[in-house]
Amino acid sequence: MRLHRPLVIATVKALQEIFFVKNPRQADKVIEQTLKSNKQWGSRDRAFIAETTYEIVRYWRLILFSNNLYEDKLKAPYFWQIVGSWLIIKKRLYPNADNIDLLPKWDEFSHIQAAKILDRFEEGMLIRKVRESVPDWLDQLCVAELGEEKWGEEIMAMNEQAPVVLRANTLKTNQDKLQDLLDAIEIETIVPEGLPDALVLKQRQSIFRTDYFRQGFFEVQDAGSQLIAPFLDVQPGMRVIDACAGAGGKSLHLAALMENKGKIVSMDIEEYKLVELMKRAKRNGVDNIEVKLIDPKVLKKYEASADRLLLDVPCSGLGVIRRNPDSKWKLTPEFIDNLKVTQWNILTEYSAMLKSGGKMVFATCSLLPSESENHIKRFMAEFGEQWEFLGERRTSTAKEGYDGFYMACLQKK
Ligand SMILES: C[S@@+](CC[C@H](N)C(=O)[O-])C[C@H]1O[C@@H](n2cnc3c(N)ncnc32)[C@H](O)[C@@H]1O
Repeated sequence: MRLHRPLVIATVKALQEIFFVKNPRQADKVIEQTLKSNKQWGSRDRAFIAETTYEIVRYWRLILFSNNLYEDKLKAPYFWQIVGSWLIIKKRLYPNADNIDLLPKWDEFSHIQAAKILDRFEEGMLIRKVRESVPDWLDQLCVAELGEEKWGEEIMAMNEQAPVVLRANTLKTNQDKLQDLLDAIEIETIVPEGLPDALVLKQRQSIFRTDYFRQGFFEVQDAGSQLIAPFLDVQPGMRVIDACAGAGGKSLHLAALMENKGKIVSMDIEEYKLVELMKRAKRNGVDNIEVKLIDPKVLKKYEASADRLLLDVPCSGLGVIRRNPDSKWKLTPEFIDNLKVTQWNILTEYSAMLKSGGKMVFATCSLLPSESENHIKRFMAEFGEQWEFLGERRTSTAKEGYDGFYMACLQKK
């Protein structure tokens, strides 16, 4: 593969916006904006920029270590060295990838000494937190909660690129039919085991521009995430509350499982997410969703009203760092501690919206028991007289290839 200068310039700029500017931005937002403002690039060029930027975010610590660079001493021109050295390291780390043949002799790459970088890289590969590129505090926290072995396996798996998984919208099509429709437009997919609506893309490609996406035949949703709505055991005609609905990934799945019958009240504290949810509902042909911005009055109004309640609570996202690798660098221990308080408050306060006999699912996309299992154990210890614990499930990136989700189902007596 040959390296094209405009693509490296765009990658350097994107990385500076993620790591270097005064108000750094999220990697996915930066990449989206970079690609949007350069519509002339073809699909290979776009893939190069997106993949290279994500890879560097993913292996940030390993790359800095290999270059003897320190985050607090970075200067803007070093980002060229970072990109160039990554392309050298990548050849060692992923020899079968479509790698560059040789770094071009550009001035900006003139400080790069490949042999030195690779020696230091080999040293870094012996230290987990450098090899897997995680900050010290996060490595310590995850070892303390999961143990060395489990954490080592999960973080290694989460440094691989995530597959693109679709969920067939059963209000408009099904897994088999969608596979045939996509096949006919040269989008090849695989049917994963045990997921009745999921299809996995064989090759990464843009699917948002297809007519099938525009017509709501599918949504993009990780396989682990597709297990959560069925865990709530909904039936057509029920009254369901999705209390942390966001832009509605799980509300839409619930609506499909309920065959568009009954009522789903999708709540959140962020109005713009609910606006996006309604747009997606329209595309999906869903008309049993109503959105509600949360305030104390809403909680009172819906007290003891729901047959089913989904609490897909805000969390660290440590189970989905494969998709959002920059959260490794943006999360802080204080932020996670605050989230745990919010999660506990949501669990204890919002559960009042469930009817007696109703079922509730508490879900996170975190690997940490302190954001997941421990809340449920504490909840059952404090309120167990009014609740029955029906079961829980955890998905593993290392073992199943799914994102790391946790879900527990409880029934109100
Ligand atoms: C994990 S995300 C939800 C993802 C969504 N269910 C989906 O499937 O696309 C958690 C959501 O909780 C919302 N949130 C944060 N604090 C909240 C609170 N106190 N009450 C309700 N929702 C809250 C966030 O705005 C965010 O949209």
